[in-house]
Amino acid sequence: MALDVNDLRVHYRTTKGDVRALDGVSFSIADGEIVGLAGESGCGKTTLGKSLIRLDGRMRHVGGNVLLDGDELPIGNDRAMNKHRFKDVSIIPQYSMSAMNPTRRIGKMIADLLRSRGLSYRNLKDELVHRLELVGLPERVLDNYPIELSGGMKQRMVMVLSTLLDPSLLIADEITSALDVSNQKAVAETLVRFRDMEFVKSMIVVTHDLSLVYQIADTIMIMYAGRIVEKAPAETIVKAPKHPYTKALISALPEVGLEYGDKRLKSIPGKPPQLLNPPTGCRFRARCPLASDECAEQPPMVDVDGGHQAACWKLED
Ligand SMILES: Nc1ncnc2c1ncn2[C@@H]1O[C@H](COP(=O)(O)OP(=O)(O)OP(=O)(O)O)[C@@H](O)[C@H]1O
Repeated sequence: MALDVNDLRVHYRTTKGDVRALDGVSFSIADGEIVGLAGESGCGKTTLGKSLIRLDGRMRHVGGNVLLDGDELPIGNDRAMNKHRFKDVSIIPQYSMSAMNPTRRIGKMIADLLRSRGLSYRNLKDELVHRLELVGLPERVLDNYPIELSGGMKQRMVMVLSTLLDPSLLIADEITSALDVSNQKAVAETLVRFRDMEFVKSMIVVTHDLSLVYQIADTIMIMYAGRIVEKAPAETIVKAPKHPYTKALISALPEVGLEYGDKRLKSIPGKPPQLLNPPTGCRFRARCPLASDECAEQPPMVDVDGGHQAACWKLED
């Protein structure tokens, strides 16, 4: 198993108290598996991605653990995580394309980055050029400034860079949302190719775009209010979802290519609970058409079928 996350709890410290952004998250990812992570805004997707590589200043690891290839990642210890970042676990963060330094040539920027990690640009350059060419970027882009590249080219550049050391796990956070449809497709296909070529062993693809991730992910996980509520093969999530929340999410997709984004889900009223003081029991129950008294207790994640799990008391309804 490439990744094993057990009862992970990560909170944000605020003046009003702890925001329980990850409140008991458990899942595994197999070698070679691409997992799509979806759910409404604020459910904890970005927090989960960041927790596996770098907690920001306000994030606190309050419980649970993460095993990568059988070894525990010291996620709560920023310094100890340093040796794993980029090498074992890498991330393409949200908005990474626009985070490139506009005044530095791309090759120089990459050399700086590698140096800051104790790596030699000279030693890695041949492999870098080879991989750039694989994604349709000629060597001369290293002499360009970021502004001279299109959005799609920049995104492919960031993808090559973040996987250059063949990390075991890659987290891709909303990497297609700023691109037009043809570039989205190219970026999604590149992710699959990188997995197939074993540049990266397994992947978590955080997205608002279920229809896109459906095309590339082996498995889709659905989050709601700081917890995973359903996990299944991509086809099963889209065609035969079990959890009432997943059903609502899928039915809110009017046609392929449209994102559910921040739009209120049409088929269910209300909005997700605050994570400062989340309700007890099933977090979806205030919006759930099937809710009853038993939902006051938190439903466990149970096996529905091979590779299909869901956390709901009403799976038979
Ligand atoms: N710095 C912060 N301080 C306090 N709370 C935060 C902070 N960052 C995120 N949160 C809260 O943590 C929860 C999870 O946020 P997160 O950004 O992980 O969700 P998300 O599913 O990635 O959302 P989106 O799809 O909009 O990116 C939300 O309730 C959010 O308000």
